[in-house]
Formats: sequence, structure tokens, C-alpha cells
Amino acid sequence: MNVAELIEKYFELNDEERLRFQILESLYLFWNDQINVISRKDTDQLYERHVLHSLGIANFIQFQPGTKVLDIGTGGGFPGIPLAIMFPDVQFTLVDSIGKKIKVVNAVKDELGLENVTAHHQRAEKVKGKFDFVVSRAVTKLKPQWSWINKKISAESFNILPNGFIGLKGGDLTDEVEEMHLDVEEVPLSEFFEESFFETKKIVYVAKP
Ligand SMILES: C[S@@+](CC[C@H](N)C(=O)[O-])C[C@H]1O[C@@H](n2cnc3c(N)ncnc32)[C@H](O)[C@@H]1O
Repeated sequence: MNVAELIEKYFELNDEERLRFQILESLYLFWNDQINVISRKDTDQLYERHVLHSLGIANFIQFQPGTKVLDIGTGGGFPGIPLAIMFPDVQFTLVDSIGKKIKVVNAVKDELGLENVTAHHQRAEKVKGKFDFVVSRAVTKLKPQWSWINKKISAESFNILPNGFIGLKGGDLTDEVEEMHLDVEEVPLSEFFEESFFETKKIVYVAKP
């Protein structure tokens, strides 16, 4: 199954989106040789393990045009870059505390001509401004992430779900969820995607109280 087929199994793509997703592979192969942003054993699984995984969020919520999304600990741009391809009218801010990863994000963004992405070498705790949603994948436990970002989530919601945090996580989350002392919605990605990789993967959603 080629790239477009894997993504188009689940999402309708227009020509521009399809082309951008196709170009991603050569961009990440080139950049990953120089700066390790995705595990080298995973590069042949880029579309399933990184792109489709990131797009789990697009199955959970269709962001409205004008939504502002912050991706904390984006690494080489996950989930921010695939989401920015899928939602061209949504503004994405991608941050990571490691500068060379942001160099890769900026190169990918420029090659794809993604005008809805800005990327900064910055710690999540230091980001200024307000966002409708904060997203992340594989950064740290929920509680510290929530403490970094909860005051950066705007109180006025205009999407189908209240503003909040949407994370991509794996494994047993019982302890992490308990220590949050807030409602945490857990949605298995196997509800959306049939590939076995997603059997243990989840979306976690915390609405701003
Ligand atoms: C395991 S990587 C995941 C990268 C990417 N989200 C992905 O799924 O491919 C975790 C990333 O979080 C970044 N990170 C950790 N703590 C951070 C913080 N306080 N602020 C910004 N980035 C942070 C690290 O530099 C690293 O790039």
C-alpha cells in the first residue's frame, strides 16, 4: 500500500494535501540522516507510525478555521506537521526545547510551503500567548504537561469540543490520569485505525475547566 492509499483509507485528500503527504517521506529520510528526529528503525513506517498516528487527532476533532493550536515537544514535527497539512486554515505553533529539531521542522515547513506553521526553539513552559488547543505526542506525563500549558488555553471555545489539551499516548495511563484530579477522556485509536500498531495507542483529552 502506498502513502496516499494508507492515508486515504481513512481521510479524503485533495491534490495539494496528497502531494504534501507524498513529499514528506523524502524530506524526513533526508533530514533524519543528519538529525535524528524519528527512530531510525521506524523510517520505513513513517506513514503509519508517525503520520497516521498524528492524524488520530484529526479523527477525534475537526478543527474549525481560525483555531490556534500549540504542539509542545514537537520533535521533528509530530503531530503538528501532518495536522497542519490536513487543516490549512488552522494556525499551528510548534515548539521544542532542542534547537536542531526545530531546524528540521522549519526545513520541512518551508519545503511544503506550509504558511500555517510557525516553529520555535523554546520550552513549552515559556511559550507566550493563548491557544484553543494544545497537542502533544510522547512528551511526558499528563500532570507536568498540564501545568506547563493550562493557563495558555483560551477560555472562549468555538470548536465542537471545549478548548483543552489533546495528547497522543500509549500504555497504561491509570496513575497519570488519577493524579490529574480532572476529567480525562481516553479514546483508543483502534476505534479509528485497524492497523495493529494502534492497538495500544490512545487519545487523551482534557477540557479546560
Ligand atoms: C520523545 S520526543 C517526541 C517528539 C514528537 N512529539 C514525536 O512524537 O515524534 C519528546 C520531545 O519533547 C521535547 N521536550 C521535552 N520537554 C520539553 C519542554 N519542556 N518543552 C519543549 N519541548 C520539550 C524533547 O526535546 C523531545 O523532542
